[in-house]
Amino acid sequence: MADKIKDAKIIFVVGGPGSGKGTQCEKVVAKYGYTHLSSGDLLRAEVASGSERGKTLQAIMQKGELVPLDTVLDMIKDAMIAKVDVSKGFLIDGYPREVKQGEEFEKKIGAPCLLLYIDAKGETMVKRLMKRGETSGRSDDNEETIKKRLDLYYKATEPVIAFYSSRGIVRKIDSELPVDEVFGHVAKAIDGLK
Ligand SMILES: Nc1ncnc2c1ncn2[C@H]1C[C@H](O)[C@@H](COP(=O)(O)OP(=O)(O)O)O1
Ligand SMILES: [Mg+2]
Repeated sequence: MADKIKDAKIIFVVGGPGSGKGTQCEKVVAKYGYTHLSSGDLLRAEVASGSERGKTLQAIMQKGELVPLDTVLDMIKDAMIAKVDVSKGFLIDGYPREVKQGEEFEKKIGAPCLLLYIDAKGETMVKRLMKRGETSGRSDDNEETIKKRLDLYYKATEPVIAFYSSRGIVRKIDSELPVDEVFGHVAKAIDGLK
């Protein structure tokens, strides 16, 4: 099973909160049949289940902080194992959030063949998240938590991009453009994979 996952195409989708990761991943799923795993969605599902673990997670996410590394990684791995026979590849959305998470992922699961860096300006991300917050029901889509999430993104996650750039697998995508144009660039990056 572990070998099968190693042979699957793994794409990291990295970008700030509200940059458009989820939006682009949905379109990749529709066009390429990849499996989309959003670490945030997996964690929110755990919260919604009402489990003890979910309650602890909820408190951390509400503060805009990162949940323990092993928790997220186990959830991603379980979700990948469940899909490995029917999936052409995996979009790992919102992970790694810090360099250490990337290193652990590679130890326990496998190496990414591509990192899509979904790039938007800070002010754009705030605007999109405030708008999303009107309907998302996400308790972290409020002004105070958004600011903390952005700070953490710049501090912890941007180094992830530098880390993988040195391997030559980063494709920077301008996410200020309209959704379909952004997707044009995403598709080009995926078509370039062997
Ligand atoms: N290129 C784009 N132009 C305009 N709005 C966009 C956009 N990409 C995403 N959005 C909107 C959709 C959502 O309401 C909000 C956040 O997008 P998202 O895909 O949920 O971001 P993320 O998953 O990176 O947090 O911004
Ligand atoms: Mg998302």
